[in-house]
Amino acid sequence: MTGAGAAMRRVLEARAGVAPLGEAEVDVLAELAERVRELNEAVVFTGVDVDEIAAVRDEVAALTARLSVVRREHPPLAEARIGGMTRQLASPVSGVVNPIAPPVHIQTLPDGTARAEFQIGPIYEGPPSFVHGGVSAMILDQVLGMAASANGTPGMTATLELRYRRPTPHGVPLVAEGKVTRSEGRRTFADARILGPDGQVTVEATAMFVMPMR
Ligand SMILES: CCCCCCCCCCCCCC(=O)SCCNC(=O)CCNC(=O)[C@H](O)C(C)(C)COP(=O)(O)OP(=O)(O)OC[C@H]1O[C@@H](n2cnc3c(N)ncnc32)[C@H](O)[C@@H]1OP(=O)(O)O
Repeated sequence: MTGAGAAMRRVLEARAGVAPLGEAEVDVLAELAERVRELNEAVVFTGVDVDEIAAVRDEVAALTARLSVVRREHPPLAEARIGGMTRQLASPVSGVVNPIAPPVHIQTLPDGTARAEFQIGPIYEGPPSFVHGGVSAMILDQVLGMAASANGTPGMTATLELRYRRPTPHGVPLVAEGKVTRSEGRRTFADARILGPDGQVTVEATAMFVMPMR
């Protein structure tokens, strides 16, 4: 089987000739994604009657058909911002044009820390009133991966270890932050955590990233 490195290189080559989205297109797609996030929550929480649900179902199907008239082969890319890392528009964690992303806006600070201030909606609930543990893991993986990239040593997540110290509440301001601790050859190690509104750590994570060769 071909390794991850070769597979990613093939996709990157195929995308090389594709023009990145302009700012106006990114902005309008991001607004559409935000409306769809609101729709997602409305679907989960709606209390309207069955006939109204069926009518909305048909309208949504018609809107999906309109968007699908022209379909890109790969998720869109944005023009790189000056001084910033390439934005992952379609990331399921931080992608502004991806409606399944919360989204978590992750910034990289001059000292190499990847940091996000964010809020998670109730549709990401696991235990009643708390964030699903897999969602916390997803956010921490992304923060750790961004820290590895900011360090100049990006890679694939090879290991991800989590400690759930206390439940993470949803619907309140949270912080996620991570930083590289060391790098050896193709391997990069990083630590991250999620902090609740009281500043207490709710989840801790340690990861190893490997830059694939094959
Ligand atoms: C890459 C670019 C990414 C850009 C990111 C933008 C930011 C976005 C952030 C996104 C964040 C989300 C990111 C995601 O979602 S990444 C998606 C989730 N992760 C994966 O799918 C990874 C799947 N695994 C692989 O592709 C390969 O196994 C990798 C690439 C990991 C290594 O396969 P490769 O054939 O290339 O390497 P190697 O086998 O020669 O090993 C090399 C060295 O590493 C050591 N080793 C390997 N694995 C393990 C392990 N599990 N525990 C301990 N050690 C391990 C190994 O002993 C050796 O060490 P040494 O003997 O040399 O001392």
